[in-house]
Order: sequence, then C-alpha cells, then structure tokens
Amino acid sequence: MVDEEAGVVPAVESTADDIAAMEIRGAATIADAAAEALANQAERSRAESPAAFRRELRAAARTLYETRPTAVSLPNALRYVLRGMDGDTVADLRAATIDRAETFQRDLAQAQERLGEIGANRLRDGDVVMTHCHSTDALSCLEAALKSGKHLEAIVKETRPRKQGHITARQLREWGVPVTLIVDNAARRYLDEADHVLVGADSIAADGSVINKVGTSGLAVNARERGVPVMVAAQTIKLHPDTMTGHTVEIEMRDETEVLPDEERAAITGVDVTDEDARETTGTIDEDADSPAAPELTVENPAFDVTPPRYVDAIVTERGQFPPESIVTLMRELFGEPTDDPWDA
Ligand SMILES: O=C(COP(=O)(O)O)[C@H](O)[C@H](O)COP(=O)(O)O
Repeated sequence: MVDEEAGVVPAVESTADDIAAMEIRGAATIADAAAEALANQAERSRAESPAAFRRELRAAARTLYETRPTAVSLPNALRYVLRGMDGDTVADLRAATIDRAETFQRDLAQAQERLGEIGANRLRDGDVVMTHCHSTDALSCLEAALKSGKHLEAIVKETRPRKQGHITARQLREWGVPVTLIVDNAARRYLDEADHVLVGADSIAADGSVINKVGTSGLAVNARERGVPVMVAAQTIKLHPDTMTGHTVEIEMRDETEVLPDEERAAITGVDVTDEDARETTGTIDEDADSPAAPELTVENPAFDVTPPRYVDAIVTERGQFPPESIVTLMRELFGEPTDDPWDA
C-alpha cells in the first residue's frame, strides 16, 4: 500500500516512526535504517514516470529526515543515496537507488570495522574503559581489542533517562568483559579507576566539538581534571558539513515524560509546596495544587550535549585518529563545499 498523497510507502513511514520513538537509535544504526528505507521506497514505488519516482524518493527522504535532528549521519545517509539516483527510466532509477543504498550500508559496516581496529590500538591489555550511552562505533574499538587478545574491563554509565548503558553492559558481558554499572552521578568517583573514557558521537562540528548523548560533556570535563584521556569513536558519516559555514547542530529536546512520568509528576505537583500544613502531613494531596496559582514545574530533557574540543584527546575515524582541532581538514576533503538539504541532491 502506498500513501497516495506523498507516495511514501508504509515501510518508510514505519522506519521513521521507529527512529522517532527510538526503537531504532544510535547514529550509525539510524543511518543504516534510513538507507534501507530508501531502498524499500525504490523497490515498492509505483511511480510511472522518472519525475514521479524522484518526487517519491525525495518525499521519503524528507519523512525520514524529520524524525530526529541531531545525528548528522541521517542527512548524510539520505544525501548519499539520493545522489546515486541516476537513470532515464523508472527501472534504471530503481536499480541505481537500491544499489546505492546497498553500497552505503556495506561501506558503513566496513568503516565501523576499520575504525574499531584503529581505536583498539589505543587500548592496552588490562585497561579499564568508562563508557557513556550505547555507541556501536565505540563498541567496535572494544571488540577489536578483545579479538586481538587484550583483556579489558568496563565501567558503564547507566545514561539517564533512557538507560542505553544497559545495552552496552549486555553487549560487553556477551563478549566476556567484566562490567561495573554505575549511575551517571558516580562517574567522577570511578574515573580514578579508568584508563580511558570512550564514547561515540552523533555529530562532529568543524571546530572539533563533539555532539553526543547528554552527559558526555560533563564526563569529559571530569576526565580532563582526573587526567583520563577521552577518545571519541566516530565514523566520518558523523562529520557535520554544514558546521563549516557556521551552522550549529540542533540539540534534540525530547518529551518530559522520559524524565518524569505522569505519576511521578503528580506526586510532585499534587503537594502544594507553599502550604506548610500540607507539607508537614506528608502524603496529603492538595486539591488546588495544579490550580493556576501553583508554581510551575518545568522539565527539560535535552537528548545531547556539546563537548568542546579541548576536552577531547582523539577522534577515531575509519581514516585514522585525529586531534579534534584538525578534523575540519578531513571534513573538507570528504564533503567539499557545504551541502543542500538531502532532497535537493
Ligand atoms: O548518543 C548516542 C545515541 O543516542 P540515542 O540513544 O538518543 O540515539 C550514541 O553515542 C551515538 O549515536 C553514537 O552511536 P553509534 O556509534 O552507534 O553511531
């Protein structure tokens, strides 16, 4: 079935929904799923003319693009696939698009493997690595080090509010790595036991700033104070070309219920904190607490933050490792001049 209006097939809508809901998450995985979705669009398109086919693919790209704003791997993937949409007939366009998406997915997997081998060189036998969130690029470094026979241990930050640290812990344990899981607030204390901080990235800006899961910047600042090197594992698909012309990276603000579910909010707002009597008889719910007179409770839920380059020791890519300040050279080489929206490709 095709969405008649936009021509976007249900498989694309469903991938977009999964990305928005974080069923599909992590910058590399999102890019892979987006390329796959465009291939699905190409395969299932009922367009009868090359122009209609191109229109549909652009609409599909836009649907995918509008899901989450921070990981540049998403528009980079869309742009890459759409730029390969060559041909004079619908059949040729279909074949070219599917082929291009497959090439993208293959290159992505190879880049991650290569990056892992490079990152593993920074890790010594017996090292303890502190992680934040769940990054397949970061895990690739650990996997390569383990495959080369190094013994590693991990201190895994829980990563509130979505607890992606649990995914990291599960994976590392499957690989036989002893894991110590900590709440985010305990990171500074446990940095004394860590030899490296290893994180991934959603975007890397031209000045070498690293945009990653919220909490990365605080971790990096603490690591610098403790003398623990911070290594960022990021395939070049994470380089954000628009930042070369001064654009900033949008930080996604997610729903407040991830931080404060409704029942917990009610437990806070149900008590009138200005009413001394109500506070003393704990558990008393003030019926008027949510009245316009009650003080406002605001919850902010930024999904990512920005770590300035001075707190990062190395950005490890499939092209080698770079000091953050020199990443712009690689960015220029790979992306050339600044880019348009993916659907303008
Ligand atoms: O911040 C996150 C995931 O955030 P979210 O869970 O909100 O998507 C990851 O560190 C990067 O995306 C890198 O992941 P990878 O190395 O797998 O690309």
